[in-house]
Amino acid sequence: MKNHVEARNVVKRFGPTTALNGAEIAISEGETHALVGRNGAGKSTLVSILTGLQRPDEGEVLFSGETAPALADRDAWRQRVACVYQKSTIIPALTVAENLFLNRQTTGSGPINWRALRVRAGELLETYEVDVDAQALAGDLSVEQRQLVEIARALSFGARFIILDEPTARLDGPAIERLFARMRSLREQGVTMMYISHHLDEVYEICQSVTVFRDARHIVTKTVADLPHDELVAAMTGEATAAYESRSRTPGDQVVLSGARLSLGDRYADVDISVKSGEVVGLAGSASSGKVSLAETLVGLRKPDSGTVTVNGTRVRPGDVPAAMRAGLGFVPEDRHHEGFVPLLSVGENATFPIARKLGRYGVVSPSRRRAKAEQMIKSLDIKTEGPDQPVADLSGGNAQKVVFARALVDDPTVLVVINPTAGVDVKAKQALLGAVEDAVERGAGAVVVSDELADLRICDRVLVMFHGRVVKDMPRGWTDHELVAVMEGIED
Ligand SMILES: Nc1ncnc2c1ncn2[C@@H]1O[C@H](COP(=O)(O)OP(=O)(O)OP(=O)(O)O)[C@@H](O)[C@H]1O
Repeated sequence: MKNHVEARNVVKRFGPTTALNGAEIAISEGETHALVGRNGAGKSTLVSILTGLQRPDEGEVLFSGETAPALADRDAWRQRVACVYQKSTIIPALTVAENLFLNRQTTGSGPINWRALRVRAGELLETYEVDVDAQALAGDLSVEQRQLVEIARALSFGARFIILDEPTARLDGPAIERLFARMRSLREQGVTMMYISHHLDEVYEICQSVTVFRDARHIVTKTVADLPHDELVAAMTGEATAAYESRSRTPGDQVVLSGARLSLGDRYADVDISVKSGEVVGLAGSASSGKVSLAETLVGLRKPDSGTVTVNGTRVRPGDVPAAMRAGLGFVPEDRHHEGFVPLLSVGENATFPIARKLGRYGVVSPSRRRAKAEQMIKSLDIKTEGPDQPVADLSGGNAQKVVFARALVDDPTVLVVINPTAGVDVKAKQALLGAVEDAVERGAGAVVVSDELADLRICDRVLVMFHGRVVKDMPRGWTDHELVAVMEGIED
């Protein structure tokens, strides 16, 4: 079969880091091709080169055997390739129609005809079977709807090659199934796709071939049928990796976190939750279950309409994150780009932020002590960085997530609340992060793990399942995937 897309011998350096070192990929026409690798392996860098956002230092990119357009010729690139990123490129303050026709509102010169634009947008959404109102504000769309708008926009430029960069990271189970159905139908229409994911089961479900990158290099390309799971993981990590075994423990008696009669709008109602020292409590449920809003209330990111939150014996003012942190809370938010880190600050500054108060006298942090603590976190969480002084903005997605994790753990919290803690994190790093939660709990902390990943919930002593804003079941260890999913989807109570 003909190659639709090819990258040959690509080298890309960022200062002292070589992100791609003679890397290559060849994607056949009409296939869905997975690109996998550990955090920092060079996947996103390849995406930026395949979409014409960055120029390789060496090597070349070909589309259907022809040399890629000049970097400045954006239209030519848009006709060849589009990428649906984890982080949206849609502008929230504009309508869907405006987003679809951004920079191409009119065919000639002259004023924009808004009515015509709406009609064209409506037609385009209909053509690609996207059930979204063209006049809706893009900021009001769900992650799923936003991705569909981005795919429709890409196809409307004539692109027959779409890159999906961790598209399922913020979708729940049913939304993932709908995305896969859409991908299958695109494939039937001859669209070629490159699929990046840390969920290896998805690779087997939706892709025909897979390429593995490790340490900036191409390691192997095979059909998925010829590369069993163990061998795939070994190609990614360079070694055989055993599955994570969660540890057993006996929780203490002391309650370290409690929420009583919490209610918030239409998100959740009348929820009680209590976590003991030495205990991990899971929160599971679909996207509309209210689990994330509840966790955000526990850490102070949201203010409930009623109810109380107590952290480590202190009743915390609702909606006050610093107060919760002072009481002994560490947390990993859902959206690391908004609440997780300050991109322009260094790895060290971000990771040690909660202890700024403790490290130095009179509020002044001694740089050497901060550095030592940061280096310790970099080592224990295996963060791939040049060092504590590198800005977090330069890190790969998964490594930035580890910095957020470091911040949550650095002050030995009594209570740890983590929301989708392993999002975007590679198969081996996931184990390190789950291990870090279990370590903290063994030191006496209590933890809440909110996750769409059943593997994350396996470390929990019990899982509270939420459905439409209420806790419907408290499941002790020992559940099967099938049992948990049935309760999450409201099929069984
Ligand atoms: N703008 C930049 N400045 C400095 N270093 C960078 C920059 N962009 C990427 N890097 C470095 O290049 C390497 C490859 O990063 P890349 O984002 O391509 O990894 P990835 O495979 O996409 O990882 P992840 O799975 O975590 O998303 C990393 O070490 C990263 O820190």
